[in-house]
Amino acid sequence: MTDQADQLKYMSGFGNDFETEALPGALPQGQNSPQRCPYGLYAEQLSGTAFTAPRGRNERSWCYRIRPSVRHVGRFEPIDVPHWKSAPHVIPGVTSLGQYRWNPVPHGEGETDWISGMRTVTTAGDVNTQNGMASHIYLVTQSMVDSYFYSADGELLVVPQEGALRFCTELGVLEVGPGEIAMLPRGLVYRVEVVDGPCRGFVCENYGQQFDLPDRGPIGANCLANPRDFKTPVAAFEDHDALSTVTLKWCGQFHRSSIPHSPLDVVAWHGNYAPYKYDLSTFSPVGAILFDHPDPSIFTVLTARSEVAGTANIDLVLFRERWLVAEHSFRPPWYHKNVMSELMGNIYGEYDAKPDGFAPGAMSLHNCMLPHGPDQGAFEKATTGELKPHKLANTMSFMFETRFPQHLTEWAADEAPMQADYADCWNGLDKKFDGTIRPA
Ligand SMILES: O=C(O)Cc1cc(O)ccc1O
Ligand SMILES: [Fe+2]
Repeated sequence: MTDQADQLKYMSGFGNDFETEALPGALPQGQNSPQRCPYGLYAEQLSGTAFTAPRGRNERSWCYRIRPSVRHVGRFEPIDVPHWKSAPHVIPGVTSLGQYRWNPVPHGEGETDWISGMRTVTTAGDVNTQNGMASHIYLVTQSMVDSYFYSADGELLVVPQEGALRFCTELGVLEVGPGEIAMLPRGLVYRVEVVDGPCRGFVCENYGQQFDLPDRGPIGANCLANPRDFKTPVAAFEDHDALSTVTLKWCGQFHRSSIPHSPLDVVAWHGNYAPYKYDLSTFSPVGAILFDHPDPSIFTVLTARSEVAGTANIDLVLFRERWLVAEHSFRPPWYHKNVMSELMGNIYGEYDAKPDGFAPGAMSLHNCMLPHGPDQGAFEKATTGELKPHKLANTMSFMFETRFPQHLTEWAADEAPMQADYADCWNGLDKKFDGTIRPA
């Protein structure tokens, strides 16, 4: 077993070809598949892309483990995980056409873990064609004990909002709390423990190509999310015999099997397909330094590309602390309709376009081509205030901006604390037009 103290160590860099070993000499050098591996380990490849994906996009890792993964799954039996939905999930009677906002979801009565505490809010695309996504809220009060999970359906981008979680994965251990994100690759087995509960946050389940760093274009080689701030755990393993369950999410269905040991038995690994975390406070925003309000794409932390250039399956966009300095400009987001669909969540503080009603833990959905923008209060303030340099302090919201429309689940429509009067926030934006007055 890896010592607790040795576990929480990270290697730096986005998409690097890492190598790490929890026991000296456990990682074969110079080849992937020696006739016999050190310590009697088994060699196994975990492929995150097709074998022949172009070199720059190819992701795989080689694991040296106590048992091969075929021994970490038994006979799978279907189970019901009622609140975790997958696309396509378009429900007659549930309309997704509208602007929606939800108050922070409270914890329920009973205990919930990573699997039972997942509440799907929206789904988009199709899990079977590996296109699209789902957004979820997690409400976790309980650690998984001798219980493990993996998803064949996509990577999970985790955005904690309250409480801290530990992800004990095949490739090492990550701890994340509010202000950080974690990425759990498709196919990676892990157990989720509560470090500081109760825990609540947002998840983007990406059915498509992996999240990647966006190109920076004319911004050049620095700023936005810098590769070195992404942290991947060092190898850590468990040699632990106990009756355990492995839950698998596969094409939207859940199955469970029992095994007599921990599957987290990778003693050494190398490769570029691995979990990582990122501290959002290291995101260096670039913005308008003279006039006007640029597109929110300048705040893209990660992008999950589609086959259409510039049209991401999902962008993760971050609205964090920054200075507003634009002269003679309407500084908040403009009013708009977007072919992409925008699911937002508030991690902490106040979002400038919605000073009221969008509390930390709240989320909103502005679906494909549905108009939205600053509420009336934000409009009045922005059009009458003095345009001095102004620091937007204590603010961190994010957006999962998706190519496909997002459909509400029954839970999001009927059970979650939806604000029935959300669209009223624009009510006061009355006609100001006076055909007799020309502006100066
Ligand atoms: O709708 C929103 O609040 C998100 C958003 C922010 C912004 O600065 C520009 C466009 C946009 O969709
Ligand atoms: Fe928007």
